Amino acid sequence: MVEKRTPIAVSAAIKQVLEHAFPLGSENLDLEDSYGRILAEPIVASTDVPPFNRSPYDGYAIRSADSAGASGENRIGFDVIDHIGAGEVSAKMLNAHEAIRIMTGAQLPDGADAVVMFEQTVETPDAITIRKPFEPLENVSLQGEDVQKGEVVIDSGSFINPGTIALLATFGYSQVLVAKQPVVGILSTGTELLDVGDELVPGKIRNSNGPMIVAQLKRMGFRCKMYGMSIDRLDESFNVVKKAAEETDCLITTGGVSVGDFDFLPAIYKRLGAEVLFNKVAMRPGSVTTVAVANDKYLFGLSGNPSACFTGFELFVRPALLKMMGAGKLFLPHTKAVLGEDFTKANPFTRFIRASYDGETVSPAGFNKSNAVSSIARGNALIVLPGGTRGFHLGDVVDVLLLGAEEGTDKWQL
Ligand SMILES: Nc1nc2c(c(=O)[nH]1)N[C@H]1C(S)=C(S)[C@@H](COP(=O)(O)OP(=O)(O)OC[C@H]3O[C@@H](n4cnc5c(N)ncnc54)[C@H](O)[C@@H]3O)O[C@H]1N2
Ligand code: MOO
Ligand SMILES: [Mg+2]
Repeated sequence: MVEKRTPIAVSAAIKQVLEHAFPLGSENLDLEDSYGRILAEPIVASTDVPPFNRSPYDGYAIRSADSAGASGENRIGFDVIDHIGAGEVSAKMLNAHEAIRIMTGAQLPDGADAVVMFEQTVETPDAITIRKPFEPLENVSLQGEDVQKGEVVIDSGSFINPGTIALLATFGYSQVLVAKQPVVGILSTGTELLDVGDELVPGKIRNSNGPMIVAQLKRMGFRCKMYGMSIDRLDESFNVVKKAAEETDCLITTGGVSVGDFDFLPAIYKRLGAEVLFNKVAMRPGSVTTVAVANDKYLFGLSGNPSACFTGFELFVRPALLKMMGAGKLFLPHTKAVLGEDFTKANPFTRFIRASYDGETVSPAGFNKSNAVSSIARGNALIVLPGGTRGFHLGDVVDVLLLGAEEGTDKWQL
């Protein structure tokens, strides 16, 4: 008799997966290798930024008091006593009605408290005149105006983006403490599977899930260990899964998780003594997605159907791997958009539709069954329709999850 499985809600399934994330520890990396990693320490400003008062313009540093009363009818003159560019510090001190020719980024000379842009002056070889009064600190970029020494500028668990790199460089981090990345293994199960380079023969198909997951991991900045393909025979599959599970922090298998005669993953989990967190989720595609843990390792049993496999990765594997690294933003970015066409099918479970989103409108990306490959390629988002609904129409506002973003969001909002 076929096994009866009890579906759990998507949000409950995600919660359970995350509760079993095993922390991986941290490692030091050279700054130039740290893009895309997760910070394992908070970044505290070691200096003010900028570290000194400086000129934001090419012009003349003056004492603002000397400019009082300047106007078109009463131009005020300054002797130019020095000339500095960024990186140079003038040894001179400004006295009354003296100016120093100064370039953008140069430290303000002693005595100066304002900068006059070239465009605001009339220049003669050794002097200038101006036609308006300047306030104290006018046109001055102040020490610490961007960041103050001691401030926590980036939290531990943040994604290191190009801006983070700039900030780390600013504070002199030639090395940075980042979370270790999980070792992720991929095994595609199915007697029907051929390698990408193989000729098609009757009854067989090429393995598309394996290469797809490699790319999904790559998009997150991970490499993986490939365990290739295994045919649907219990002993053989068990041996590969056991070995792979020992060698990785997280093993992703595809196929073999449903109730078919050759779906051996349930039996393999049992033989491994793994704790199965769930084997049915109230979602489509991907209802058969199974997640188990054994010896502090994840075993993700993704569906063999390509769209279900893809969705299972994005919904469950992605946040789990991020959580293992202590990341703060675990979830796909969420937005709302206007449905670009009718979608009248009933949704007994929460439905995730591969879709293309243009910033305003979202439309299903073609053939949208669980076994579809084409709509994965054409989509850049997932439309999410709640379970127990039907009859969505062009113009309805729907939930959308965005795929491929560098960084996600910290709340699961659906
Ligand atoms: N009696 C029932 N049958 C099925 C149920 C059910 O509840 N009762 N669930 C269906 C649903 S929903 C899904 S999804 C699939 C899941 O099947 P499995 O995860 O066990 O995967 P397989 O049986 O191994 O394969 C399913 C399908 O996917 C193709 N496949 C597998 N691996 C790959 C790969 N690496 N690349 C490309 N395509 C792959 C495979 O050839 C099959 O067509 O079960 C339903 N059945
Ligand atoms: O798990 Mo299946 O993908 O729901 O269609
Ligand atoms: Mg099956």
